[in-house]
This record gives sequence, structure tokens and C-alpha cells, in this order.
Amino acid sequence: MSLLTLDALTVTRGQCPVVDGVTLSIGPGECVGLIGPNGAGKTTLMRAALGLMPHGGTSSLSSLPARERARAAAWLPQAREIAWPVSVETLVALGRLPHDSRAGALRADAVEAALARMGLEGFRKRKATELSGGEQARVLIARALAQEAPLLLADEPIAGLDPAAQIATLRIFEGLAQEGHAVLTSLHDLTLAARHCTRLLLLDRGRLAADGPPLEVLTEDTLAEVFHLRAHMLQTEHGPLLQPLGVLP
Ligand SMILES: Nc1ncnc2c1ncn2[C@@H]1O[C@H](COP(=O)(O)OP(=O)(O)OP(=O)(O)O)[C@@H](O)[C@H]1O
Repeated sequence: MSLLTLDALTVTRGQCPVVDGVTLSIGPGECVGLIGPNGAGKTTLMRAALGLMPHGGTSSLSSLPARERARAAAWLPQAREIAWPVSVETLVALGRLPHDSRAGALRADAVEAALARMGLEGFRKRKATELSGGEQARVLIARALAQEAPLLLADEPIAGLDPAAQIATLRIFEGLAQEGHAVLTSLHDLTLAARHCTRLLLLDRGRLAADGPPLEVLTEDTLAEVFHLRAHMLQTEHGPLLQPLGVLP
């Protein structure tokens, strides 16, 4: 069973393909990290997969009607804009909007579970616009969790979070996968990617350069070729640890 299937997904900006013929499938139980240097095409790939921008090839999500797609996949964009000064619990409850029956849309237990999962019970009455950047990020993740879609796509969700919140968030994503959901998340911290993801997709100038278990993707050769990074991947009692040593010319 696949929750997302891409076949030769391609996005062209001007003459240049920024996502170039990406074919892959993501199924239940997977926590997939999307990695690659700045500008590699990670955001573009996820937005095209969701049908949010014109593309060539196919995505199993992009042709779905909007409400159906929102029940199939939750989307956490990189830009964390909270437009209105609503309470945290109201904002998280907006995640229920794709569920069209009144009972589904108002299911308070889904909102409560999302607030609890993100450690936000104490914030429920606060205005979301009056929280710190990292707190707002947690609220937006909670809104995506409240959606209870089988697949979560998240664009750099841990950027700007403190170290404990980064690990806690990735553990939540791992937990979702263990419950039978799937997660596709872009991230730049390669150690956390290696520790918390079941699989990594490495994008290099729009092309899928590697796809597999983290330690098979994060080799010293691929780190050098794609990231221009000299680095060691150390195996420690706490799990893998990527030690950057220098930038290659
Ligand atoms: N609106 C746009 N118009 C033209 N080119 C764009 C536009 N948005 C992105 N690009 C280009 O598309 C390429 C891929 O961008 P994208 O944002 O997908 O990369 P990314 O891997 O998510 O990068 P980062 O890690 O920096 O967030 C980049 O070369 C970028 O300059």
C-alpha cells in the first residue's frame, strides 16, 4: 500500500528543472527524511507532490480534490504564518476542517491529543500570535497532527526549535510512523536525520541521488559529492553522529 507515489515528477523553472524526474513511493510505517543542500529542490518536490504547483510526471496526491487531499495528507509549510490572533486551541482545531461530517470536524479528542503530543496543554488559551517563534512552530505541528491524515509532509519543521524540541518533534514523527502513518520531512540536521528517519531521500540539483536506509545514504562519498562536506559518520553508543570536518572546494 502506498500513501504517496511519484512517477517522473518534474518541475521546471525557466529552462531549468529544479525537480528532475523523481520516482518514489512512500508507505505506512515510514519516517522519511528529505535531505539535500540549499536549493536542491526539497520544498519544490513536496509542493509539487501536493499539487500546489505545476509539474510534469504524476503524483498520487496532486489530482485529488482539495478536501480529499487534505484528508490524505497534512502539509506543514516552511513559512510559519499565523494570520489571526486566535487561541492556540482554536488554531489547532482548524486541522479538523477537512473532515466534512460535523462530528469529524469537531472531534475534540483529536485536538486534545495533538495539544498533548506537542506539550501545549498549558498554552491552549494563549493567543497564537503572542507566542515565541518556536512555540508557534509547535502549535502549527499540532494543527497538522489534529488533521489525522495518514501522511504528513513537513518542510523543515524543526528549524528554529531548541535542541530538546527538535528531538521531541522527530520522536513524535517516529511514533506516527510506528502507528502506521507515514511522514516525509525535509531537514538539514544529518545526525538527527540518521537517528530518527527510517529512510532518507537525498536530492542533488533536483535529482534523487540516493534513496535508502540512512547509513547507506550518508556515506562519506555522498557527503563529499552532494554536500561538498568532509565528514565522518561515527557510530556511538547513542546512535550515529555526523562529525563535519571541513568544506571541500
Ligand atoms: N519562485 C521561484 N522562482 C524561480 N526559482 C525558484 C523559485 N522558488 C525556488 N526557486 C529555485 O528552485 C530551486 C529549488 O528551490 P527549493 O526551495 O525547492 O530548494 P530547497 O532544497 O527546499 O532549499 P532550502 O534547503 O534552501 O530550503 C532553487 O534553485 C531555487 O532558487
